[in-house]
Amino acid sequence: MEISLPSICAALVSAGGLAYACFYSWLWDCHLRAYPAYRGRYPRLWLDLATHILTLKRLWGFSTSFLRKLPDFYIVGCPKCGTSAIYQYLALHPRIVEPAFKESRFLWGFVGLNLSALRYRSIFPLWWECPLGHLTFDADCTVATAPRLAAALLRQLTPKAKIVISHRDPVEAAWSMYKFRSRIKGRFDFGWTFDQMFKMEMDLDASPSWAHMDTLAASLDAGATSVTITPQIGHCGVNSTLLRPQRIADVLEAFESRFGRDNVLLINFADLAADAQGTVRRIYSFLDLDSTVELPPLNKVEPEEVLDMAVEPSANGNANSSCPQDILERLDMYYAEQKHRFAAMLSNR
Ligand SMILES: Nc1ncnc2c1ncn2[C@@H]1O[C@H](COP(=O)(O)OS(=O)(=O)O)[C@@H](OP(=O)(O)O)[C@H]1O
Repeated sequence: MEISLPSICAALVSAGGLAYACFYSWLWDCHLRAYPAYRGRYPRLWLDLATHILTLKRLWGFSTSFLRKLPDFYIVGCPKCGTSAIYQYLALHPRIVEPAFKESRFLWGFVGLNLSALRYRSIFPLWWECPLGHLTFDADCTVATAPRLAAALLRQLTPKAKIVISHRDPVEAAWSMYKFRSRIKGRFDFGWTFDQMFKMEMDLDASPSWAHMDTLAASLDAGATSVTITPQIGHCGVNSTLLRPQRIADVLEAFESRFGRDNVLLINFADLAADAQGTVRRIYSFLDLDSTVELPPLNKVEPEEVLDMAVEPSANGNANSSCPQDILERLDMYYAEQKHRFAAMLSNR
């Protein structure tokens, strides 16, 4: 066969196309492992331009991973405690460089089941985009679902990192999560009742994956530099966002014990709501950044604005409805021990 310029170009284009197709299949398979309910549901995803843009962004991140930074700090929770707002407000600082996505979902296998530093880097800025004196971060509050595994992994990857935890009454936050999750368009649990969601999480609670996560946390604490998770862990993690991530005492304990009390900042959601500017400046100071930078008015930020998802305002009753008494009592019971322990931890701080 004659080797000519056009045949070399054709071979390169075919090889590139094949590599892209393999990466595309692998990447979306990673997501589907955590959300098996979606498998086969969108057969025409190939025709969606936004999906290809996202895939190319991920591919670029992967191929340049070795040139990227790991986070300097993390917002590890709790969901529904203003984490999207904190993410946006912090990114206003000239010395903070935001990551490619608000929530990496790294812990749940969205960048593959092998949780190694090189894979994690793919989401963060290139070193020249985040030079010395600048900070980058991950704001994946879903990690609060498995705080011991998350804290052990993040400490292994970035032992000097700082941790920001926003908290709110867990009952209020869980009800907020229910209203949000049941209104996300295209989600398998769209329109579900609270009972349906509560039951699914109770069933997931019985999974042996939680004990497996603790084993992985122990191996990271003992010095492992990377661990392999199972698809079941990803499935448990991303689908248990109603109840588990509001176990605030567990979250605080897991991170404080591994990063040290001085490296963990607790933000009360009520303070954020009352004085967003003051709260953000407090976080800047905690991160050793200039806290006097000029800031625009800090308005409320809804998660759908940051997470690029569509919610149905009227699905499942009014989005602003208050929690019915029977659900309130169930949630109160579920969180009683956590609330008690957290109050004791706060009084010792
Ligand atoms: N500045 C300010 N002041 C007061 N409240 C605010 C602010 N910014 C965001 N929010 C409220 O935070 C709730 C969403 O929290 P998260 O962004 O953590 O949600 S998510 O976990 O990322 O889905 C959500 O509240 P609820 O809808 O009551 O749950 C947002 O309205």
